[in-house]
Amino acid sequence: MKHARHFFINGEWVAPSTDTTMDVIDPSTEEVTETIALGAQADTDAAVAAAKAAFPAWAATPLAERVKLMERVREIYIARADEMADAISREMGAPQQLAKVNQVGAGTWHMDGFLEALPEIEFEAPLASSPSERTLLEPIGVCALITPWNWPMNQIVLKAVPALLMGNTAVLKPSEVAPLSGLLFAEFLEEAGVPAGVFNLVNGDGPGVGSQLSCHPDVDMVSFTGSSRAGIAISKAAADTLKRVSLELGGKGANIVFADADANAVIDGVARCFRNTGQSCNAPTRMLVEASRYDEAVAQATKAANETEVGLASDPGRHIGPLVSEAQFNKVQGLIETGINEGARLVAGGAGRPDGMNRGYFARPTVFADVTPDMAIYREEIFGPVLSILPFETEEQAIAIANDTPYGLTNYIQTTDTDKRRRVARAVRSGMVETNGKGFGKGSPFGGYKQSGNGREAGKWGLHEFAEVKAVSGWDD
Ligand SMILES: NC(=O)c1ccc[n+]([C@@H]2O[C@H](COP(=O)([O-])OP(=O)(O)OC[C@H]3O[C@@H](n4cnc5c(N)ncnc54)[C@H](O)[C@@H]3O)[C@@H](O)[C@H]2O)c1
Repeated sequence: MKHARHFFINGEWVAPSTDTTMDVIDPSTEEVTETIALGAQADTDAAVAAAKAAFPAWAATPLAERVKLMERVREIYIARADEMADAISREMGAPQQLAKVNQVGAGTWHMDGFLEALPEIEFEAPLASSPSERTLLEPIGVCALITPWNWPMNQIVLKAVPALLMGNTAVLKPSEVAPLSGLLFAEFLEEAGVPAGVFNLVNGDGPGVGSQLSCHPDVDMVSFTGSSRAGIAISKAAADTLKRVSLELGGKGANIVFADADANAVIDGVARCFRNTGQSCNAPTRMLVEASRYDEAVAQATKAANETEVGLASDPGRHIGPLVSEAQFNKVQGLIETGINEGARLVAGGAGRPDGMNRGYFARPTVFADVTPDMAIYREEIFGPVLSILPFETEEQAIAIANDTPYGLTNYIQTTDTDKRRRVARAVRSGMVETNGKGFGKGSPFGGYKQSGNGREAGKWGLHEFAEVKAVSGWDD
């Protein structure tokens, strides 16, 4: 990759201030696929200074021009989609088809969602109770965008596009584990003609560039997606400068399968849990099944897991790929072993690699039955292809189990009873509730309750996230 060892600052690809580097490992092969530069304080400062200097002119740029820039970015993104899919596949192990259709596709989907939602945004509106007053939406300033490795382009687009559309300037720090897609995205912005300083990229790790951005006095907002651990560290680092902090964090979603659910509900739930090798914040990792259907569900999930194919990211097909890194592999293995030691009933998969695989961070699609609330696999976000199943007797009990977690990102409900579906959807404490396998529409708000975060991304909600609200009295007087 042309600019792997550079940062994009003030409209140019620049050399880092130190010679610290980090290898990007292809998780299918465990081989180095690229080497990137890691930034230091001087690089962070340069990027923030460029974003700060560019802010007044960009904030004053007519919306139509900012939209035009994003439309150009979208065209380039589509024209270079194969390159992007290849980068994502190499950096985090998404198999080709998943990388192209879902990972890259999520970026286009969200760009469209923002562009289509823009007419709904009232940049200037009278107040109903005082019509001569105006409520103005204005950009916040310099936004630090800190993103994870699991859906890299999804996350970057959800932040960079609304930030710039609303007139902010930005410094992106992609995950150091999967930085190639972010570098490519910066190339797209450069090719589209982004004005110098409006969008900047510095690679680096969390304790380095990540925390430097979080406490930087000239950063006005941090938009973060990643673990709850890092979300807490960022909130603390940001506290002294009282900057805005928008958080999209982990999850431990429940998938409530009532006895009257569609025949495919369990099999679909397993596939949903294992999607992206289980590395999704909104994965339905706890399947709660009504007692009368429990034994059948465990048998169906066992079969589905045993039939789930695992393979190289470079292979075509709908198989699942490796976990992202050695650290993630070890974490998942450890939690599988803990599940066994704590007495959960292992019905599929288990520790170690799938048969016939002796390298790559591949895990076995794993299902535990009879999981109980005291177990680590019930409580912790595993971020691997590991499903926990447990029975419930009543609707109230199912709701209580679903809510028995510090997280509140996505819950899932499977029932053909409309009243029950609506009742339970209201009762579960999460930012999103997916029912009967129906996906969300373009621009639907994405975000969590409780320790899953405080932000909402995508569509009009995602645009509002990057705006200040100003009240002006006597506007018409
Ligand atoms: N809610 C959502 O929208 C959403 C979406 C995707 C992923 N996630 C979560 O992301 C996590 C997986 O991603 P990850 O392992 O990359 O998460 P992570 O928290 O380890 O890293 C995410 C980003 O934060 C940076 N970072 C780490 N420590 C930091 C610190 N102290 N200060 C500043 N920055 C820091 C990292 O360098 C990286 O860029 C999971 O918990 C998953 O649930 C949430």
